[in-house]
Amino acid sequence: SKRNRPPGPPGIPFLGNAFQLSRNAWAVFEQWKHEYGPIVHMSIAGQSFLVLNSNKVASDLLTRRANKYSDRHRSIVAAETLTGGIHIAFARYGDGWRRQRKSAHQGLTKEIQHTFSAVQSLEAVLLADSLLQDPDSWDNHLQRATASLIMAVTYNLPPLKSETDTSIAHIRAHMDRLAYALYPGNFLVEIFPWMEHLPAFLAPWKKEAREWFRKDSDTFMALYKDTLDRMTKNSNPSFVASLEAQKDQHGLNLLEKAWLAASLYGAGAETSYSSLQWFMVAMVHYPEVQEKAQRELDAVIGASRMPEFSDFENLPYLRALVKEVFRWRPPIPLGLPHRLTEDDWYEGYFIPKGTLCLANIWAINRDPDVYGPDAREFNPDRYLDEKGQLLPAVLDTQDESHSSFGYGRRICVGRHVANSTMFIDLATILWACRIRPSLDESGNAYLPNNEANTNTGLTLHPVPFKCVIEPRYANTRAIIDQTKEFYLHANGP
Ligand code: HEM
Repeated sequence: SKRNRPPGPPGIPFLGNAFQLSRNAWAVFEQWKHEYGPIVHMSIAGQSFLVLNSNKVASDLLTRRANKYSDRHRSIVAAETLTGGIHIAFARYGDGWRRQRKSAHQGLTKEIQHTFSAVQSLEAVLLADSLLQDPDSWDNHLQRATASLIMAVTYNLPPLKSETDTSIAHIRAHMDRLAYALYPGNFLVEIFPWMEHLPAFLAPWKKEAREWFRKDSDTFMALYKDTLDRMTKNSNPSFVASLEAQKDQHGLNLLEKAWLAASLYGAGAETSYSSLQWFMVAMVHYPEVQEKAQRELDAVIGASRMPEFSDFENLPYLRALVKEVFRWRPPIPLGLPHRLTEDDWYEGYFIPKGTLCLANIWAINRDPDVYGPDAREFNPDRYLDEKGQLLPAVLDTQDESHSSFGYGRRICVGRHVANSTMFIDLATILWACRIRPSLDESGNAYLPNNEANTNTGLTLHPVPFKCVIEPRYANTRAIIDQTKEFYLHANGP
């Protein structure tokens, strides 16, 4: 009965309006926590939604009852047509998704992740190099580096020349189409599914989306086959190589494997780019954090070499800094919706089958009950004990201490790659560069608004801003050159 539903605001008639309530829906939902509590129900155009505003309710439902809360919503244009139902992130909970997930999991485990360390180190050095050579374009360098890393990890491709490299133009255009199709309200058929049965001349999107699926499938299969060809000539690691090495490959056919590989770009490039951008925002706003991290790097590494993965254990402050970047500004503030597949009861509330559950990662990550009164501030020390060592994780989100990678069976499968890439990128940037706010005409430091964002529809990015980036040591450039040569050689042909 409606009486047993969790509390929430009155229904909102049109889906299109819903997420435009405010561009920052997650912040509005966070306010609702004070009004309605940690679990909020709303109905939009007849669709039930639950907003989960605390880690406890998100973990109780999405993780502990994952057998019922792991489906995705039906998206006719994006998930069923544009991506043919085989994009892992949007696929319905069932056998197809399960086989892709097992393969992705096996191809991106912590252990396999170590095989990517040479390419991650190379990209980190190239990034620091470009930041120092052309500091004004720092944002483009971050975007190039994150895109390049994902292409290298997935397909063992050489570093991209720029963030607009023609080799990724197609996959980026695919992402734009997907983001457009997923944006609530852009396709009426998502609100009125009967429109799916309209004849083609009244529903031109059908022909267009099917055509794009065919073209994208051709491109992704060509990328996959090209990697297979190169695998006959070298034994460099890649996600494709690890998929091929899996016994029976969980029954995935070539089309499914090609889409699985291509989906890593969509899931991993913009999210990692967003995190690096917010790191830059934090560095100009919190100079004391930057200095503390650099003191640790100086003590452990010194000026004569660049950071390496083998320094990981000795850099607890840096590791805490990585966690804090992910916590402070989650790239996907509302996660991806989890759909409930059967009726459920929770703490006396009835939750009907088909409800879409949104973990409000934004609110969960800044919950003062978990992170204390300074939860909104950027403070890596919150993860460290009095001896400066990392404390056990504060949330039951697989050791992360934040919820930015989501929950349950759908938790981000690329999180080990994301964590280790951030570790080596931040260590390398902070070792090589001093990052300062730029000065205005009167000589005052210009600090970007650290709440303002441009939301691309899928990921959260800061508004563009200027800053000053300088080398930290007299011999920084020379050491970067040496290290670059070393990793270019280590990554082979
Ligand atoms: C920068 C960091 C990243 C963040 C914050 C992030 C966050 C997320 C979130 C919130 C989800 C949805 C989880 C849920 O439904 O509860 C997700 C799913 C996913 N992520 Fe990530 N991600 C990141 C990087 C990556 C990387 C580097 C890869 C690939 C190498 C990746 C691959 C995926 C895939 C394939 C899924 C879909 C999983 C599924 O639906 O089963 N992510 N990610």
